[in-house]
Amino acid sequence: MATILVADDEQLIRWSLSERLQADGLRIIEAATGQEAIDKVHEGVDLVLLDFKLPDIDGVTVLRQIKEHDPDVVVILLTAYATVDTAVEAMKTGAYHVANKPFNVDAVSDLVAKALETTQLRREVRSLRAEKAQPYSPERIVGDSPPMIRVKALLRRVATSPASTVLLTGESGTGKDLAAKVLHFNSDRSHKPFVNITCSAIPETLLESELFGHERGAFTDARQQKRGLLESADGGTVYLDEIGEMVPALQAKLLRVLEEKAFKRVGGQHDVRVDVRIVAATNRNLEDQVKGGHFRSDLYYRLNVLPIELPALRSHLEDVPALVAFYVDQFNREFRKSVRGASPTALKAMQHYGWPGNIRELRNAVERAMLLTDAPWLEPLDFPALAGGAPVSAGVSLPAEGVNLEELERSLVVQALERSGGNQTRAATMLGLNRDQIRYRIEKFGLAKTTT
Ligand SMILES: Nc1ncnc2c1ncn2[C@@H]1O[C@H](COP(=O)(O)OP(=O)(O)OP(=O)(O)O)[C@@H](O)[C@H]1O
Repeated sequence: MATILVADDEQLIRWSLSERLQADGLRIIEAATGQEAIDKVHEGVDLVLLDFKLPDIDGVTVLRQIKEHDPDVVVILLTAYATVDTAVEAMKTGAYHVANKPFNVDAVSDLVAKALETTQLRREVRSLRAEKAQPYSPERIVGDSPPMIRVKALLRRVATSPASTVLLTGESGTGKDLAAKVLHFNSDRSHKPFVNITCSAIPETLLESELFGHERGAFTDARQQKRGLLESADGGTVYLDEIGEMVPALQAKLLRVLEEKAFKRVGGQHDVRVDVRIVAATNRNLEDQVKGGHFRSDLYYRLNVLPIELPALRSHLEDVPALVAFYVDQFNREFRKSVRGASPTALKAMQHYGWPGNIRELRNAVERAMLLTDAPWLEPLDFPALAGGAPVSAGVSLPAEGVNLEELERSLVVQALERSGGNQTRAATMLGLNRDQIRYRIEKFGLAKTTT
């Protein structure tokens, strides 16, 4: 719902405009002086109906200050005294229109509707243009916390280094897919195909022929020879998501692609040669998979030349406000809304939540909140997960029968170590500890032998 500021010292005018525009489904706030108008604009408005002769500050000065604060705010000046000169000056300063007093409220209502539509379209065109020009620039990755700055710098560097294989690690929803696209579209392979395949989503027999293709007659249904994804991506990038799910026979074939840039189609005798960059991703601990005998160690070492870890959102909660702003902007465009953002209380609550689904969960939460709200700001109540979900701290209530704190602590440390595959740094992050603190506990509980 768009917010309109009616700034006029005559109460009757404010009242008649407010009544009419409210009936049009708009949210109205009022100001009786120039200073009040400037202050209210800071609360966030989309359009201002501004009386040219306010008692304290002249209209053009108010207009200038409003535009300095937010150039996107539409200002329609209402004046009984406009000379050609003042009208020209107002338009130069960025007024959308100068309307004469007395006015007809229906005409003002039409003018407001048209102005809001124009600005909405202008905003859309601007962001679509920006998106089209640079759909996957590293800047598309939101976040300026130290770990995200590191990730972006690495991606930038790796994108332009020729053909090196990359392993993206990180929990689900941390942005591995996005990072893979950034790598591809910022490399000199960007004009060639980007092929994305989720290894766990396809049955293993099909995965082999999807990836490597097959010869005619290779199996019952193979009536034609078929090129695989690796061949169709020649010159480009192949993104293999959930690589940990790939069966050993395919792992061997993939290793050969990495080492010799060659493979055989299913049922084929001859080598096919390809030039592709492999970007693999996993949300499992591949090292554990290797230890457990589920993943080839030679392939692991080959993939792990350039590992990039996408951090869990709970370890860079300082990026939450920027991420929320990014998604509010995106969904404003998609849903044609004018939500200003999340209120300070909502942002605070969001920065105290653990986000087990990471940035994907945050994106979905903002999307849902924006679909349901009619208010200018998103409030904590618009995010049900914040109330009962997975808080970073507190929220665990003491059972009636009490607990053994030592045992509970030990169990949490063991669980964190299990979940991190024995990686102490990651386990420490999950518990809000630093490395020394977790080492102390590992020794205290005699867990040293089972971890790395
Ligand atoms: N830093 C970021 N800035 C903006 N959007 C992000 C960022 N990281 C992730 N996203 C968005 O979050 C969503 C989930 O990201 P993505 O699909 O890349 O995660 P993933 O790690 O590949 O997850 P999975 O392991 O489940 O495949 C996407 O909509 C993506 O655009």
